[in-house]
Amino acid sequence: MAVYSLPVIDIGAYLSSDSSSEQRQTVACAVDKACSQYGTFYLVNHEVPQELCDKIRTLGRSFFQLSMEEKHKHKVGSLARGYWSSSGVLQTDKVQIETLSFHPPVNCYHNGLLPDADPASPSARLPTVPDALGEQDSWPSKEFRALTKEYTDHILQLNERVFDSIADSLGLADVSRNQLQKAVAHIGFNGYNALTQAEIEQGGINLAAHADAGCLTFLNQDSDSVSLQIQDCGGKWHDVPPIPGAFVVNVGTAFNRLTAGRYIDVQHRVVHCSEKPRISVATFIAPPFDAPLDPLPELAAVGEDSTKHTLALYGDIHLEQERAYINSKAMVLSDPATSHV
Ligand SMILES: O=C(O)CCC(=O)C(=O)O
Ligand SMILES: [Fe+2]
Repeated sequence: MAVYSLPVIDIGAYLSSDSSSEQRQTVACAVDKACSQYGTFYLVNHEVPQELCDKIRTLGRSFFQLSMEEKHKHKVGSLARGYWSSSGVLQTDKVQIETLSFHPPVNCYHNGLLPDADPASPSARLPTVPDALGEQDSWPSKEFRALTKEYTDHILQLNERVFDSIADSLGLADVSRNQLQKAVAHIGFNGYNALTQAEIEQGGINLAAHADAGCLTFLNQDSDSVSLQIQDCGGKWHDVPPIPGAFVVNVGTAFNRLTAGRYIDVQHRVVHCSEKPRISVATFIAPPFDAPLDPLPELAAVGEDSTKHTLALYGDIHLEQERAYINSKAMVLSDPATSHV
């Protein structure tokens, strides 16, 4: 079977002020090619301190090691933030995935609610801080919050440069560049308990197949198990083995729409079969909730027909994907993890 090797992009030359324009252009082309051919790539030499990347996973690990009672104190009514856990399709209480998510104060729709939504429905709540129904991020401690902010600030800075490189390679005008750079970050800590082979054969999966909603996701994963999988254009699943120190960067649906289909919003999932639990920290870079997702004018003429999409604003897509994620049992059954190559 052919080895599926994802691009490994060294962004060092793009970040350094000593590089020539040819060196920067080489990086920019590599990013554009990876987003349009795979929808995912490894990013190395990114200048986010390794110690911080390790510490943020340790922080997540220590939270998930708390008692259920303690963790449940951070449950929030909103779909999009707080603590959440799922035992999927298995007929046991074993938690397959648990997440703790935080959102920035994004000014989104008027009064923080989806237009025309029933305000009593949790899915109507958008992650403003606090939103119209008074939901706030629930931080485990001041230290947790401070470290998360330090880490997210680094990722935002790095993302700005990745977006610059994409704008260079796509030849974007200033208006489009500025539109892209208005993106905001939210962060999710994921904890995975290992599944047995028998559980996987029964349809068990830690995180069901999905595409992320935003533009780019920077994924910082434990390096001692091979658990993340991505789907290629032919529908086959492939392992994404961790490269120590590298981020896995995934393209999300907002980028697919903004580039008129040029960038692939990659389907991915997690099947964790190992000795010990796994932690990943995903930083999602996405447009503000009320941003329209019409293709950037530079790509509209050459890309797919955007009128086929019914959801127009980023917030609509975000909430739709959150709902699918929460209801992922159905997706698991229709897409067994045992089919991967
Ligand atoms: O844990 C991983 O490797 C993937 C996490 C993920 O896909 C997500 O949080 O959206
Ligand atoms: Fe994801």
